[in-house]
Amino acid sequence: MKYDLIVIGGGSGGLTAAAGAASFGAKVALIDRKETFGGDCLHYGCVPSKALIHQANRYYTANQEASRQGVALTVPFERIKEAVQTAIETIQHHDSDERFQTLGVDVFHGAAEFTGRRKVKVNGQVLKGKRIVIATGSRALQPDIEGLKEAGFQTNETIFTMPRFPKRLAVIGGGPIGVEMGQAFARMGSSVTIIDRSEKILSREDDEIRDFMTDTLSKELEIRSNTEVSKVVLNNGKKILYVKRNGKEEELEADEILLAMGRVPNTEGLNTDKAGVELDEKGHILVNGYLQTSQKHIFAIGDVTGKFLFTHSAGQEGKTVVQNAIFGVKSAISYENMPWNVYTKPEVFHLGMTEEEAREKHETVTVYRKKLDEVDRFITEEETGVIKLIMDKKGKILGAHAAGEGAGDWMQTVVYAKTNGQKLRSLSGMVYPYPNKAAAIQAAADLYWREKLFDSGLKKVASNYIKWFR
Ligand SMILES: Cc1cc2nc3c(=O)[nH]c(=O)nc-3n(C[C@H](O)[C@H](O)[C@H](O)COP(=O)(O)OP(=O)(O)OC[C@H]3O[C@@H](n4cnc5c(N)ncnc54)[C@H](O)[C@@H]3O)c2cc1C
Ligand SMILES: NC(=O)c1ccc[n+]([C@@H]2O[C@H](COP(=O)([O-])OP(=O)(O)OC[C@H]3O[C@@H](n4cnc5c(N)ncnc54)[C@H](O)[C@@H]3O)[C@@H](O)[C@H]2O)c1
Repeated sequence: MKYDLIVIGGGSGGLTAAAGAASFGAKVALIDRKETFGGDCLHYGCVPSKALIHQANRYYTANQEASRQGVALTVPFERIKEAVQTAIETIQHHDSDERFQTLGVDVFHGAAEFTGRRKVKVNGQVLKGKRIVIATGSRALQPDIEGLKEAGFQTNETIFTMPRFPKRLAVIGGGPIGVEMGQAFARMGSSVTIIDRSEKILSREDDEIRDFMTDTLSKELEIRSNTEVSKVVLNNGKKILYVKRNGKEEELEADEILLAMGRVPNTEGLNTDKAGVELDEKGHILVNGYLQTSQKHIFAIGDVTGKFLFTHSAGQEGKTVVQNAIFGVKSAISYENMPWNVYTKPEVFHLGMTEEEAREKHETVTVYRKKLDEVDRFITEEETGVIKLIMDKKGKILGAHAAGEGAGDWMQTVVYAKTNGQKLRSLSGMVYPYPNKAAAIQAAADLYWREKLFDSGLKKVASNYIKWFR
């Protein structure tokens, strides 16, 4: 069979590319080695994790109220897991084979491998593609730690269906997966320890945001930074982790271990060498700004490139590839306005440069920050947090960061402003319905305005005018 486009991998990136190309009339083949489409995000990532976080927060609130009344609750782990699966099944309809077949896409379920520059084999059948997209995603890094395999561990592929609720959970890795899952299990009643070899968790976040989150999370779970696991021993069903912290050996007992130490790209078995596609030393597919691999007709998107490991970036890359592969235009991807959220309580929002990155790249950087417990709605809801807006000397937004309840939603306004080249004053100048949470943006942006006013001659003119008017 001959295709205009063969898409390998039916996750966030591949589905966007396949649906987009088919909607423009291209003949598309979509291949996934799993029985259902949706990839990690739907089955083992965003969807189950956000559903679990929601259930954990519901239980946490109910449990806090119950303990105030002197009642002890037991976590309904089976019910929580069912709710997680229901969320997956509900969203699965959107990613069903039927939906793609209706769009005119030929659907294949089986592991794909290259047999030539334009040839892909699946289930013994060889498909020919004018253009090919590799969107095979990533999986959890499983390190070579002595005794770990024998002791057993969970990854994002097993934790949402794990049979027993762990009273004590050791999470190795304090990135987004580690903190989101760590806090969710802590809120369901597990005693959670996050172990990270780095000095600080959430290493991609702005320092102030990270410090705020570290303090906040430390109230609910234990964080051991500068710590590495050297050995795991299984003892009477318990997992003993031998950890090294600042050169000192310590022991940590847990019922379960979650690996959240980063990802490895799914390039094994693809036979990329037969297509002449180059990989980096970690197995990521190398791409240029147009998302072309070392073979101009083969593109790669999503986690497999190791760039921005998010569903929305895989989707954005999928859209870019449709333009480049189907219309033959040369549209370059830009990550300058790519935001992300970490869905802890409170949430973390990240856009553009951190303060440290901005100071490295720009001579003059101004930062406007506001503590959220100085913003009315956060006061009424007894919440804390911080917002930071970072700009260059001309008022261009370089970065925006927040840690606060719902920040992932109410900070979206800043994404709009930055994407459209709006300056900070545009965020100050619009009306915010009182007392919404987004007013935190105005409160921070107003600082810029006030500074401008005080620095300018306007204040002197105004006070002379007022004196004269009196
Ligand atoms: C626990 C967790 C929580 C997350 N939460 C969020 C979040 O809240 N927001 C967010 O934006 N991102 C989140 N992510 C990241 C997000 O899931 C990924 O960035 C996204 O799924 C990447 O999409 P992708 O298309 O590159 O890969 P995937 O969605 O993983 O799809 C790859 C597909 O390729 C298939 N495949 C692999 N090899 C082959 C082969 N040889 N032949 C055929 N098919 C193959 C796989 O079966 C899979 O279906 C989370 C990830 C995890 C693990
Ligand atoms: N809300 C979201 O958008 C969301 C949620 C979850 C995951 N994700 C995506 O998934 C990706 C993977 O997440 P992740 O948390 O697994 O990876 P990560 O790379 O973000 O974090 C891994 C952490 O593990 C630590 N680590 C690595 N090796 C270690 C070792 N040997 N011992 C102790 N600690 C070690 C690192 O220092 C780091 O802090 C993220 O980059 C993110 O893009 C996104």
